Formats: sequence, structure tokens, C-alpha cells
Amino acid sequence: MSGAAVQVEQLQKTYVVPERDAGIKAAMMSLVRRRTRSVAAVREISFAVEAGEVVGFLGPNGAGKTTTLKMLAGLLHPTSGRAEVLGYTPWRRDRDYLGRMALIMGQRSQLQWDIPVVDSYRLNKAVFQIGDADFAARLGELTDLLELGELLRKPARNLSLGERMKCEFAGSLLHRPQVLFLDEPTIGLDVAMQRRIRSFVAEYNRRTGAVVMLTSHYMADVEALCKRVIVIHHGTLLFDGPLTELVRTVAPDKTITVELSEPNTASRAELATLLGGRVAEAPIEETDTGWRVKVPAADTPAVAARLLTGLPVTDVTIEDEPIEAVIEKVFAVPAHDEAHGRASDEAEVRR
Ligand SMILES: Nc1ncnc2c1ncn2[C@@H]1O[C@H](COP(=O)(O)OP(=O)(O)OP(=O)(O)O)[C@@H](O)[C@H]1O
Repeated sequence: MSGAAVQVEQLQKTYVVPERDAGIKAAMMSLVRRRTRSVAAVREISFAVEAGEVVGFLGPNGAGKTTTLKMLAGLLHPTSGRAEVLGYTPWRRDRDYLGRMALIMGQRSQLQWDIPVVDSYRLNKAVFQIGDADFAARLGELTDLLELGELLRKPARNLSLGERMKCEFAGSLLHRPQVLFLDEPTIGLDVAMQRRIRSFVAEYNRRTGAVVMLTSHYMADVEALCKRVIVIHHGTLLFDGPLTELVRTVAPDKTITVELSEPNTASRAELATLLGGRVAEAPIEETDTGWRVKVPAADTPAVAARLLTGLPVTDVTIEDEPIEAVIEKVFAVPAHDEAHGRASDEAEVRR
């Protein structure tokens, strides 16, 4: 495999789940003949992440994101395929590997519920064999960065969700992992706390050069942190590249809004003429104070210039399609993955 920090090749995970119809007869039958169903959660995905990169791992519910992160964190064995993280095969659970990565899940606490947070940290200190001086220095740094202060003395069960997440981060980073897998780290947090966690992740990446792979349903997280995104859907990799390229490909238009000193001085037909050429076919919408038009991104400067010279414009704004809308379009691909000749997500198997 190459020297990338994370290298994934043809990774697959199929869960086999028992299946039974309702009723006593079905329960009896299942004793002699077990019926199972296989769920293809991750299908032959391949990608590589270089040291220092922050990559957004996107997909709708059930796409296979958590399953992939769990394999990379060594919590699950794949059905087939290969992965190396920092040169280790994660599911061999090499002690050195576990000491160099962290998986933080927004919906699962890794802190001991009933003891003060700092005592949970002391347990981590022992597990990861962190020296006294390193522990004190790192805890001091993380306490400052995340403003933990008094929280360290409280049991985790007494913390608010946002406070707990800050403490989860600090606890998971005391051993200075070089790879961070973050699964919905801001889920359920208020906007201010989301921003706090986001800037903390960016700062940790900047200070340590750690690789970060992040799943989030909040596009603000992705926009703020990830230049590159990997999109999976139905377990299949749909896109891997710069976020800007994804936006350009899926939403190639920009919206220009002009406010006029004398609203509606230009008729729709006049405006269309002013826009000219194929731009004239773009959707034109009348607003209370002027017009809003959608134009191909490449034509934006020329169109804006024509509007500015041809109309009594008092204000002009040019916007990309909101990232949420872009991602929604990406996810709107059909459930059936014809390109791979698969008829369905789930195949029946009997034994
Ligand atoms: N332990 C399991 N046993 C059986 N099926 C599972 C198991 N875990 C996940 N799945 C199934 O595998 C598929 C992928 O699930 P996964 O949790 O990886 O998706 P996800 O992209 O993380 O979704 P979400 O955004 O909802 O967390 C889904 O169809 C899910 O129902």
C-alpha cells in the first residue's frame, strides 16, 4: 500500500442479520431453519487520505459512514478489502495503533458516567501510559482551549450535552492521536457550541497535523473544516474531491440579486434582453425591491456588469447555492445502483 496516512482499498462490510416473521409459528420455525438477511453497508470503497488532511465523510442516513469509521478505528472487521491507517491494519487492534488514533462519537460517551471528568482522564492516562509531565501539559492546554475549568470536577452525568462533548474531546485527545475519526461530533449542540467544537478541531489539526475524518449532518461543520469531501450513498463511493468541485458540478449556477432605486422599472422581457443569450433562459424572479436571476457561474461577472450598467441598481449580491441544497441534490441519486449491476441494497440468504 502507498504511504498515505489512511489507505482504503475495496473495503466491504456486509452485516448478516436474523430475520423472522411475527407470530408463534414463525418463532418455532426459526428454531429449525434460521433465516438471515444480509445488509451490504459498505461496498468496495477505496480512498486515501494524506497526513494533515481534514476530510468530510458525507452521506444520508444509513449510507455506511459509521460502519466505515468503525472499521478504520478497529471496532469492526470488514467482510473483505484492505485498510491501513498509519501503516497499521486497524482491526488487528495493535496497541501502538490504538495509542495513535481516536474515535469520537457524538452519540456515545466514552467518559465514566459517575466519577469526576478528571478521574476519567486519569484512567486514560493509565491506559495510554501517558507520563505525568505530558499529562499535565496536555490537560492544561486542552483545558484552556476548550475552557473546561470547573467542568473537570463534575461527574459526566451532571454535564450538559455541549459541556460533555467538550470533555469527550479533551479525554480522547490526551494521548495526542495522529488520526481522529469524528462521527457526528456536534450533533444536538446549539449553534454556538457547534462553532466552538469546530474551531477546536481546526486548531487541533493545525497544532498537531493530525488527519481528521469527520461525518456531520451540519453542513456548516463541513464548510468550515473540510476542503475535501468523500460522499457515500448506499455503501458506494459517489464523489471524492474538493468541496468546491462538488458544488460546481452539482450546482453550477449562482444567484444574482439586484435591488433597484425604482423597483420594477424594467419589465421581465427587458430584463431578459439585458441578460442576453442563454442567460436569458435562466430563472428570473421578481422581488419586492428588484430582481433575482440564476446564471451559470462562469457568466456571473458579465451578467452582473450588464445589470449594473443597464438598471438603476442600489445593491447587488451574488450567492452560491446553499451547501445543504447541493448535498440534498447529491443524495437524491436512485436507491438502485445500476452502475454496479446491483438490484437491491439487501439480498436474502438462507442457511
Ligand atoms: N450492527 C448492525 N447490524 C446490521 N445492520 C447494520 C448494523 N449497523 C448498521 N447497519 C446497517 O448498515 C447500513 C449502514 O449503516 P451506518 O450506520 O454505517 O450508516 P451511516 O451512514 O452512519 O448512517 P447515519 O447517518 O444514520 O448514522 C444501514 O442500512 C444500517 O441499517
